[in-house]
Amino acid sequence: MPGEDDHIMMKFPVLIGDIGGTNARFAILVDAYAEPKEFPTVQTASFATIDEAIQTAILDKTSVLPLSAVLAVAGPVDGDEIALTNCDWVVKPKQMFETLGLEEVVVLNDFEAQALGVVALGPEHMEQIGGGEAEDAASRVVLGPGTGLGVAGLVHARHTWIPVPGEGGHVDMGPRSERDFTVFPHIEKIEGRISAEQMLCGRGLVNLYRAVARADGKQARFTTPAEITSAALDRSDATAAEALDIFVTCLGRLAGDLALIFMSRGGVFLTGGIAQKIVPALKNGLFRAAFEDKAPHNALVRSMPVYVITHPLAALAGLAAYARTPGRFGVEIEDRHWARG
Ligand SMILES: Nc1ncnc2c1ncn2[C@@H]1O[C@H](COP(=O)(O)OP(=O)(O)OP(=O)(O)O)[C@@H](O)[C@H]1O
Repeated sequence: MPGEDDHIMMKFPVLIGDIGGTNARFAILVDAYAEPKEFPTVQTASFATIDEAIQTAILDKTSVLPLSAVLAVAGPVDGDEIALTNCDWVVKPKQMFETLGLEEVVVLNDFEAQALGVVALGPEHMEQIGGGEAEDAASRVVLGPGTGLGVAGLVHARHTWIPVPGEGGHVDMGPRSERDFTVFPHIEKIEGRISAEQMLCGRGLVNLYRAVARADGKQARFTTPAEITSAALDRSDATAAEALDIFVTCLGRLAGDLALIFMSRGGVFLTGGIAQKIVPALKNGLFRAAFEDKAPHNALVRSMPVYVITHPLAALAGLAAYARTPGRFGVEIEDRHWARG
């Protein structure tokens, strides 16, 4: 079998963890067949270190002692100390052998885990936005607005699914419509440019809302993404409603770009904390119109389906699938796998 030597079998019980900028979600797989034992979501800001969070919120709450861990983190996995992008935690696998009694640790990228989740979850955990039909073994793309904006491709080759993590959330975003040209100058930039993540994440939605208010000379009353989506969805505030309309339009444009780049005839999957909270807005037509507006390839993009992942723990489902049968996935773990010597 190609690549058979590249993957390991994890020692059960396996602790799996999806560590985002705001939320960390954990579960324990007692063996390869049992349902994961889940634990309440942990706020990263509530614990100084990840070891402390795992000890207090997981290990102190169960008699099961995990022997290995597969952790997905928001940030590049590089070296023995992995700093997270949007929070203060640093993952130190070697230290975890001592502090948590683990014997092996694998660290993946959080969007790689979301991509694995897309393979692991069935249609009952997805809601389609617009038309199109998925081809079974064709490439897929995953994008998720949450604390940040994550992007990953998913390629099917040599009988395995290969996640392709990247930094696609940091591509440039430009104005397109007449209204964009009046709103975009008010969007807060990062070193002079508007990256997609300046608009398409929790902080980005607030940024966008403030920009719409400023463009119209209005007061911005809301300060959190949840306030803005709530006022937008019940149409109680016109500025919030327009901000969310621009949000879904720009998300559609980016999703269409990524669909072209990956030729994702297997579908585009929206994940992350925000997409499942704004499904009615994603269905109002603007997202799909922007997604399909890709001349000269409108017909091609029109044939590609888009799904919102509605499972609240999609990345964990992906990690569970990986921990159970690593050989199903082409995940290269060299330099990302630590075993107690
Ligand atoms: N109802 C809502 N509407 C819009 N945004 C929301 C809502 N509730 C929470 N958010 C925002 O969602 C973001 C958290 O998303 P998510 O749950 O995916 O976190 P995360 O996994 O820590 O993120 P990431 O993986 O991107 O680091 C925060 O920016 C939060 O403000």
